[in-house]
Amino acid sequence: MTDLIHVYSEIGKLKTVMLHRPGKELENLSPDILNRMLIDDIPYLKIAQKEHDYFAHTLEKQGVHVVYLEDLLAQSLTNKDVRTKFVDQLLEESNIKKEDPLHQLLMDYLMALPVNDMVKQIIAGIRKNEIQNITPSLADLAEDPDYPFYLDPMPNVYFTRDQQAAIANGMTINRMTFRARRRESLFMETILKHHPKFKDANIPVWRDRYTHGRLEGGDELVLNNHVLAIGISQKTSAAAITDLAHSLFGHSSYDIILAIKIPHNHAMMHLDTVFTMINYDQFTVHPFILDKAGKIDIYVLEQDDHGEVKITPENDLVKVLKKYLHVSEIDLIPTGNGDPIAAAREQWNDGSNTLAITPGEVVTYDRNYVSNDLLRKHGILVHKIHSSELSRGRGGSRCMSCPLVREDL
Ligand SMILES: NC(=O)NCCC[C@H](N)C(=O)O
Repeated sequence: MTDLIHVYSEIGKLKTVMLHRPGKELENLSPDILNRMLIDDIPYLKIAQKEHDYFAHTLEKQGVHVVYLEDLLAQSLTNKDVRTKFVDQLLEESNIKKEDPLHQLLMDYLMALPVNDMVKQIIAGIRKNEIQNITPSLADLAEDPDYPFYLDPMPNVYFTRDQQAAIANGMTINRMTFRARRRESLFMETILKHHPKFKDANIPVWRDRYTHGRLEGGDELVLNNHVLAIGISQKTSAAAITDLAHSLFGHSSYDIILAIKIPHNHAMMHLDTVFTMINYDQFTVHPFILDKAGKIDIYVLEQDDHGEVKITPENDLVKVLKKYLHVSEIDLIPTGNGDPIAAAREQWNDGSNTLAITPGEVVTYDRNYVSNDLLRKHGILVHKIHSSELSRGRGGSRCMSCPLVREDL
């Protein structure tokens, strides 16, 4: 049987990818909650869906099999007991505890829906006015009665790169940094446990969503079949990287992690917002992450002879990449062609965030035309996708896609 999860590079021909088509969760955004929801503006749903369909279609035209997180989840929840446990956990994680009468009310409401609709509703959130609460509790009446939701929306689910990520034949099911995204990784955990195709496939979970430390897929770059690059970032902690090293080294083909420290801010929240691999020896890079001498803090984690993790500090990105990828040259292609304004503008709209679908062939946002022109000058084949609305969530083509299977190089 071919692996259901098989990702040994960033650039091997993409065979299967998991997306989420944005839904009503985007219409449950309002200015009051934007900041907490980690979204910078309210995308217009109709156009966001159109843009997302175009993205999916662009991938399909290149022979990629597109699957949807929401469909896989619904297929995992056909059994009523499994569904009950899932909803129960989801409500608990939404801070609606069993002792609260609301728990049963929402449970009844969700369980009465056809499973596909239930999944969509959970992602969209539940507004108070959608449910008849005939015996409101004191908390319902007195505590924040103007707050519109019983269940908060999950507007970031369309960034399927982050809640989980494939490495080799396994996955990390991620413990997300901010509360707004914590619940999202319950979906993939449920798929691996209960989906008819995945449940008996013995897919290794390199790190689960309950383990100490924070890890997000936007920081996980699979450089080749034994080297990873992982961002030490706003969203991924050094503790989680250390833990992942212990889990992978000796238990997989992976024996080297390049931990790259990037600025901790919203614009550059993950490593893939400032650095992505697009060919054997070519990378996009946001010039602002390098100092004047072109240096950046890198910690090389390797297994020593006693099975311990050895850490070597480095700071020369090109030198480190050459050494660990065994290539003689590295072509770092600067976002916005290095122009201070174009670089900042295009990086903000994910001009560094490229999805490679085969070596030297990428999918990018059309709005980042300076970066796209430069990619072409460097010999890269660029498939542009529309980006007026999708980009408002602060993620690009790599963030919006979770590769499940890539061909080996
Ligand atoms: N890998 C990525 O950079 N993903 C983009 C995530 C954007 C989302 N609004 C977030 O803040 O988590």
